[in-house]
Amino acid sequence: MYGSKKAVSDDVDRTAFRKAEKQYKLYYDQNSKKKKQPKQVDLSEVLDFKSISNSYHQNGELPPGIAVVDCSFNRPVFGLESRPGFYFLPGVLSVDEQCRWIRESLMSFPQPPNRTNHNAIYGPISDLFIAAKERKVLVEDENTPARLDSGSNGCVGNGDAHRWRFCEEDSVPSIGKTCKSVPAPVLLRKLRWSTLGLQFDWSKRNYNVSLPHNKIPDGLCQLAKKMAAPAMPMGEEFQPEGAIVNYFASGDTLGGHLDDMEADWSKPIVSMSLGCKAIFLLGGKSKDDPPLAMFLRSGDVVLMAGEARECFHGVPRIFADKENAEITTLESRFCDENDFLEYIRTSRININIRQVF
Ligand SMILES: O=C(O)CCC(=O)C(=O)O
Ligand SMILES: [Fe+2]
Repeated sequence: MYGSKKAVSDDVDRTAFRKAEKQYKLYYDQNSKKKKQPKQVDLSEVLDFKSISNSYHQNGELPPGIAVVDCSFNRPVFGLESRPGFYFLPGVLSVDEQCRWIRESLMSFPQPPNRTNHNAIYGPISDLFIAAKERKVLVEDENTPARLDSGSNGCVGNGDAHRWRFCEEDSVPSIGKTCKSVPAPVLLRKLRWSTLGLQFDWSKRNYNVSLPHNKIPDGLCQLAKKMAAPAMPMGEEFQPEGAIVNYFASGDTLGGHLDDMEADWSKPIVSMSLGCKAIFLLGGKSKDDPPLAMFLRSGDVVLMAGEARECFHGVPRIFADKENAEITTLESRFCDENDFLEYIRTSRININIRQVF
């Protein structure tokens, strides 16, 4: 059994994409005297669209293989000659917009009926961000009948027929010694995704249209339509129907994958970056094709349409350290809101919006 497992992992490790993932992934320096020092990584090959954009602005120069494809925004939109259908919009979201979508990603996007990675274990959870701020604890209470919304033990139910409820920290021991519990701040750190609009079913890797859902909020739809324009077929308007919000903490990665469950690949995926800087890998149609590495900063938007929809891509690294995260402007905006500040200092959020049909 071990033999066959090893053969599989060797095979996976041998692809050019996997090699690049390992090259950029966060490893800690074992020999460092200071505890938990990230290993230094050579970033000289990582495309930096911020500096490409700056030098294009200053002297009109572009590196080989990179083209300006659209100027209808107040900033240039870049394309890669080797990857038709891929568009990079550096710093296109204002700081106000970034703050707005960070707030929504934490406060409203994980709210039921939207699903999150926590649903499978705990059922729907309401107000996780507030519960984390208030240091509440999610408690499994097997003896409590369903729909006990608020009780003498200080628990506040989330109104659904299930056993997990948020409780005040100091009321946890009185509920019972045998019940399982998990602090809300831990759950917030472990929030990995939420889904908006048509709900994506990760176990089947497709959209489950029978799951209850709300439409994607209007403000996000309008923004996605505007951002999608450079990649849209002539005369058509992008119709946002589903979105996945990814939450990354330091050390989290998103492995190389294709997003192929949408019907029409001529429509782009609109992918917005918020918070700490990351490395994005854009491969080819096979994992054996060496990927291009590029930085994604807060406020950047990437579009993947047409041929680029068939390209493997992933996020092997986020930079949660002060020097590399590049979030000082965001930090100053959130300086009076410690809960957001604390979260975003070590996290990245990605909102990717899709037309499903
Ligand atoms: O986090 C990112 O920038 C990419 C996200 C992504 O590729 C996805 O959710 O399918
Ligand atoms: Fe993706």
